[in-house]
Amino acid sequence: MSTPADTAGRTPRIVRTAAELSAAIARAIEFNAPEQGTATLGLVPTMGALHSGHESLVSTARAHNDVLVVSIFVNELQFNDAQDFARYPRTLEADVEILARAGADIVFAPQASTVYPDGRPLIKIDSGELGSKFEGASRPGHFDGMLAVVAKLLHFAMPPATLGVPVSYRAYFGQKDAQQLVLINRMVADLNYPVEICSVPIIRSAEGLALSSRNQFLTAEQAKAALVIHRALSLVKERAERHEPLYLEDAAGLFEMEPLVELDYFELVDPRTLQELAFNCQDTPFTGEGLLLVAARVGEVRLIDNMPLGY
Ligand SMILES: Nc1ncnc2c1ncn2[C@@H]1O[C@H](COP(=O)(O)OP(=O)(O)OP(=O)(O)O)[C@@H](O)[C@H]1O
Ligand SMILES: CC(C)(CO)[C@@H](O)C(=O)[O-]
Ligand code: BAL
Repeated sequence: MSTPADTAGRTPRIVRTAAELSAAIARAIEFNAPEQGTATLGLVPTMGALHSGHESLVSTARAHNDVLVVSIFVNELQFNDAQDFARYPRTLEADVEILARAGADIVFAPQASTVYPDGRPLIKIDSGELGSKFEGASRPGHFDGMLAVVAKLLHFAMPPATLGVPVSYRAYFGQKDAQQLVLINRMVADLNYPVEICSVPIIRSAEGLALSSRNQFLTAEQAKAALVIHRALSLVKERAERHEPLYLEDAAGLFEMEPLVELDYFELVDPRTLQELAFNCQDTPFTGEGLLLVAARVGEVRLIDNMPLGY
C-alpha cells in the first residue's frame, strides 16, 4: 500500500475525461495493488480551493488506500444562487500542489461538458424531505444537485470490473457538511452503490471557526464575529458533558450580541435521521445522542457548523 511518505511530493496525474480517469485508475491499481488480496481505491470529491479541512480528508484517504483519486469540480447544479457559483474560488494550480504534497495519485478535474454532456440531467435524484430542511430550506435544489454530481463522481471513479484484481472502493466526506453526509449515506444505501462512505471530523482554525473555502470572503472583523458559532456550540456541548439541561435558547441568544452574524438555525437533531429532538425548552438533562446543527449568514457568506453531543 502507498503511504504518505512514499507518495508525497509526486505530482499527481491530472485527468479530464471519464476514459482518462478509468485508464489512470486501472494503471495505478496495477502498479500499487498488493501482491495478494484486495486492492483499495479511495475517492475524495471536492470543489477545489483546498484548505486544511480537505487535506485532512486526503491524508485520511491516503493512509487507508492503495490508490487515491481526488476530484475537483465546481458543480453548478448544486448552486441555487448564480452569484455564489460565479465567485466560488477556483485555484486549480495551487490545489494540485497541495495534492502533490498530500500524496494523491490522480486528480480528476472534469469540464462541465464531461459531467453533464446533455446539459442538466433529465432524470433526477430527489433528496426528498431530508433534503428540503435546514440547508435545503435556504438553498432550494442544492441537495438534489449535490446528489446528482456525487452519484456521477462515484460512477466515474468506480474501479473497472475488468482488472482481474478485487478492489474495495471508498469515498470520503467531511462531517462539516453533516446534512450532505446523511443524504449521501442514504443515496448509497437506497441505490445500492458498491462503495463505503467514510466520514472525517471537522477541522477548525485555532480560534474554532470551521474551515471552509468561502471563509476567504470574510473580512477580519466578520471572521472574528463568526466565532460566535463555535462559542454557542461549545456552550451546549459543555452542558451536555456535565449532564445539565441544554437550554438551547440561551446559546442561540449569543448570536443577538453579534450584529454582523445573522442566525438561520440552531437545532438539536438525531445524527442519523436529522429529526429535531425536543430538548429545547426542557429542564431535564440531556441523555442519548444528538447533533447540534447551526447555519448563519455573515455578510454575503453562509456558514454552517455542527457538534456531536453524547458520543
Ligand atoms: N473544515 C472542514 N473539515 C472537514 N472536512 C471539510 C471541511 N471543509 C470542507 N470539508 C469537506 O471537504 C469536502 C469538499 O468540500 P468543499 O470543496 O465544498 O469545501 P468547503 O470548504 O466545504 O467549501 P464551501 O463550504 O465553501 O462549499 C466535503 O466533504 C466537505 O465536507
Ligand atoms: C460533495 C461535493 C464535492 C459535491 O459537489 C460538494 O458538495 C462538497 O464539496 O462538499
Ligand atoms: N461544501 C458544500 C458544498 C456547497 O456549499 O455547495
